[in-house]
Amino acid sequence: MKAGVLTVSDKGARGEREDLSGKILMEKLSEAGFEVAAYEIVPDEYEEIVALLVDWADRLQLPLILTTGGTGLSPRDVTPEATRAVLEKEIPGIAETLRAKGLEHTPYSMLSRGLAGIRRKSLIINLPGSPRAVEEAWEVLSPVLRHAIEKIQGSEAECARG
Ligand SMILES: Nc1ncnc2c1ncn2[C@@H]1O[C@H](COP(=O)(O)OP(=O)(O)OP(=O)(O)O)[C@@H](O)[C@H]1O
Ligand SMILES: Nc1nc2c(c(=O)[nH]1)N[C@H]1C(S)=C(S)[C@@H](COP(=O)(O)O)O[C@H]1N2
Repeated sequence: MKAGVLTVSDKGARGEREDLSGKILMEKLSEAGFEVAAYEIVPDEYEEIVALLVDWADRLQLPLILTTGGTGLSPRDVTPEATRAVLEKEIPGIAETLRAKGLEHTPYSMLSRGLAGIRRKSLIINLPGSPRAVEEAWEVLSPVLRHAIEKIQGSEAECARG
């Protein structure tokens, strides 16, 4: 199953900081059996984020796209706005659960405005930028990712809980 990792970071895009968060996501995805078929770092620019997400969902048809960064309150943080522009359906439960579980680690979790949802057959999920946040989010997401993706692809698979 293919996945894409999109890092949204001004410093990362300028080559001023190693993209640890993107690296962690790619490692976690590979360990979980995903093929990381696309990886990019873009600056916090609305149009660039929209273009990448549309390309990966519509042309590459990636079943899973994880973004990291640009979800907070800084003036240049626009990842949720760009993501909202491309989503056809939102999945509020994923975003809410990431924030709720994040609160177990830091109250700053409530400052992430990340979204999750579907465009065509792609599940798109915004994660915060810090490597720690990415690791914490992965723990929450990993048990449900495969089932969510199968449902989006049209599988009749039953929920494991029946
Ligand atoms: N892709 C990343 N790789 C490694 N560390 C990151 C990454 N993105 C964010 N961080 C860390 O998380 C902290 C908070 O992230 P934030 O999005 O505010 O970063 P920033 O440095 O202010 O902005 P930008 O990443 O857009 O240049 C940063 O100070 C940095 O230590
Ligand atoms: N689980 C978890 N969520 C987290 C964090 C974290 O360390 N762990 N960091 C928070 C912080 S400090 C910020 S500012 C927001 C937004 O981060 P972003 O702007 O890098 O996307 O995510 C929050 N969400």
